[in-house]
Amino acid sequence: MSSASLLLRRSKPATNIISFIRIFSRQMGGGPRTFPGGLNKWQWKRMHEKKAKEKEKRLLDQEKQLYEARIRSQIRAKLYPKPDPAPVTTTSHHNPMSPQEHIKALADRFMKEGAEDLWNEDDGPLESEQRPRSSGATNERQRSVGSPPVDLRSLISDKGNRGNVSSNNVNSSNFMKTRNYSVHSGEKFCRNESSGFSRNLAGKGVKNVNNSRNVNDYMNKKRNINRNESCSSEGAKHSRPAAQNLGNNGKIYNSRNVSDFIKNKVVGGGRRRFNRNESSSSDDDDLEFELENVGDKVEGWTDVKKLGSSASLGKYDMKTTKRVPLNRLEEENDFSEQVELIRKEISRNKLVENAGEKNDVKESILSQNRFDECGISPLTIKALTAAGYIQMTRVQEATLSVCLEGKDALVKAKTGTGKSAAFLLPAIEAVLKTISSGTNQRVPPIFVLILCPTRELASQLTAEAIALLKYHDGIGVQTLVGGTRFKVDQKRLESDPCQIIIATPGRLLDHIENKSGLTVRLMGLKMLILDEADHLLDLGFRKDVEKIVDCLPRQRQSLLFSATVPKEVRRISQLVLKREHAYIDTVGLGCVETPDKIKQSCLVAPHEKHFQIVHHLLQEHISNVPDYKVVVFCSTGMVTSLLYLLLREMNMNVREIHSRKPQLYRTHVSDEFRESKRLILITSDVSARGMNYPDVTLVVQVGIPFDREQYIHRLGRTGREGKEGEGILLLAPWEEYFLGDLKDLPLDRFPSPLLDPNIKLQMDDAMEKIDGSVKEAAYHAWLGYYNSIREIGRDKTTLVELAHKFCQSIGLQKPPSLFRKTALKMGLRDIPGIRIRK
Ligand SMILES: Nc1ncnc2c1ncn2[C@@H]1O[C@H](COP(=O)(O)OP(=O)(O)OP(=O)(O)O)[C@@H](O)[C@H]1O
Repeated sequence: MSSASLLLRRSKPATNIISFIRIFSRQMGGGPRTFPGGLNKWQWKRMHEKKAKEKEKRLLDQEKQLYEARIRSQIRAKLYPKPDPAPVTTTSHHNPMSPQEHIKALADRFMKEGAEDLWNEDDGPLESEQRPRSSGATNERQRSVGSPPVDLRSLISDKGNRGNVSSNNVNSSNFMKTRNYSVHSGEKFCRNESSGFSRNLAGKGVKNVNNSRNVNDYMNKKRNINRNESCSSEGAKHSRPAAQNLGNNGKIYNSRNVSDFIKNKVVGGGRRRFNRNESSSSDDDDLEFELENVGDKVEGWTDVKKLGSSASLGKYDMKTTKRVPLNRLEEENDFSEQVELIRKEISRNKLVENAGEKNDVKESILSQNRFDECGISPLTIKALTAAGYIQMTRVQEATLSVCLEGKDALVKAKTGTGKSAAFLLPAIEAVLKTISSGTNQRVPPIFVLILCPTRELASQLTAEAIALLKYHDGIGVQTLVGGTRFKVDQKRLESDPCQIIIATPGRLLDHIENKSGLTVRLMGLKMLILDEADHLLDLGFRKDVEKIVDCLPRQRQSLLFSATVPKEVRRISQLVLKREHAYIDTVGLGCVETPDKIKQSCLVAPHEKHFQIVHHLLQEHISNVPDYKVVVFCSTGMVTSLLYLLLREMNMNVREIHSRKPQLYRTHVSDEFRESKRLILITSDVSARGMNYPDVTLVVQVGIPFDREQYIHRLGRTGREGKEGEGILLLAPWEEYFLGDLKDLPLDRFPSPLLDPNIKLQMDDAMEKIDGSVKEAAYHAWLGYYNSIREIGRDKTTLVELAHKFCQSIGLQKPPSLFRKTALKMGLRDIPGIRIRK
């Protein structure tokens, strides 16, 4: 039976006749025989097919242009990486499509079945391996829009301002860090094979990413591979060399992966917007135009389903989004001009930005959110308002909701950004919540325990907690720190019950081990907080902290805060945190860990000159900054004492804090320094972490800090709350290696200043007046400190030689002797120059 009669039977009677006529006439080659222009049906059809192909080719060209424009914006981003406004790892970002993604998406489109026909001379021939090209053809191709063979990296690094770009590592890490999602999805997408590709792109930096020729080559080769794969074993033979060729760009990935990737990006990931601010120029119209277009394109481009290769589907008219031809780009062969423009634009933007920053010093640490919007007790808000806290800082904004939910968290935020309030507020809420749940116990439990490394910090936190509890009657906070009488602590705990304890680990452990009743009270604990968590989990404190944690209930919330969280600390933090804790990093992976507005520099000079250089730097600073307030860090308590006495002899307005001083004295000096201006604090590392002395104008670090983290915390005593500050690191020549640990920080290096010989004489005189015992103690401390630093401690002979020079510079005729036991412990007993006490 014919199809026509079959249809007639199945169709409803009303439409039968019309359908029959249509089908019949089609089967008989019916329909109009002539078309406009006198074309017959087949000519008409061919003409439309040709038009479709041309249209498709135009689309492909535009894709390539887009790709190049995308690269330009990437260069711009690399030259001038835009700081993430709130790079909190727990939140998702809407970033522009990364070059890797774009390349993959392009490759996918180009590789779709049926797209072969779209390839032409400009794109690279299908048989490029077999057919040698004339140089003319090559030149022509180079001139073509799609593949300018320009290595942009070399262009950029050829000229000045190479900072960010020339350093591949920095670039790639910046690149990856600002686009976390791309690494993430890259993993999903690439599985085993193409992860190499994405890693390669990231790792090799600009070169691979920038050269669009690579993409063409890559796609050509990939196309060959796909073809070969779909063929027989012969195809398999061909695919191997092609795969090897691909080695430059990484490994091969197949189209299924590409589709997975697109699914991830389009269906799962949603639309990604191109952030115009990231790379746009405010006053360069041409560039702005380009990038605006790119922005639109990239945004449209994410909608791959709509704009997907119509050639492959034969549905070119399905496309709904219009593309604006990028004519201007077609005329561009040379990227160098653009790179130059971008550079100019960046310096202009920097100037504008700096001017803006100067106008509003606090802007950078504060967020848009207010405390009264975050669901904390109205009485606390009242206290916050009284203290002048209206808006949250970024770290408070990022952590408060997580902490209030009761989750464990490890939080990293720069120094002076308000971490204390970020954990004190949830602490107060935890107490309020527990009190309101009405557990009436005979012994009032401690609900919140805050541990911190130093006594001064504990007092400071207590003061801040008291301020926040101003309107909460019946909630008490107490401090347990060393240097006070144990019995006094006990009496205070009994007479003045509290729900919050702020303690240093040593003293708290004393209480726990003495079974002072505190252990029982701690059984009701709801929240444990470790301020300066990395330090508390460091070797010096870890054992004590472990013992304390063992005495606490397991059912509790734990919060760990610090400005530095080294990798090993993240691992160790599991000692305290639940497995499923939140890690909130408001600094951002790979971002500069020090506050932006601190001017950091380094001076290198022999140890013997350090004291005179410190004096010189202080004099200079005092004469430049009328309201100066300086902190000078020394490596040990006894060296601190020596420098303090020396500068006091030189009539400078100095104070000292270190562990050798009685606690009362320390507290007094700390309070005085907090309130004062025009004062210099000479201190050991007891003041390095957490201390909030407002408006410190300069921090000087004399000698190598114990580690990178200590450098960051010491430096962080200035430039707090987003204000400006200055930090100078003074190193001896052999200590220079330490700068390697700080290479990602913006440190300028300056030559040692010219020193006044008259001042040298004055300082020698002053040094003579200082008691010999102080100098001897300083020598011992100096030796002990540097012996503990791995890099010099291993080379005992050199260490002793250096110590000898230090000894002479502080006016000691010969090095003081060591106890045999001490010398043995330090591994110095048989080292020439070491004198053993009889
Ligand atoms: N929301 C806020 N609004 C205004 N100022 C604030 C706010 N939160 C904190 N501050 C102020 O910011 C300063 C620094 O706060 P804090 O001492 O808590 O910093 P930190 O991040 O703990 O620093 P460090 O890493 O050195 O311990 C303090 O003077 C504090 O009063």
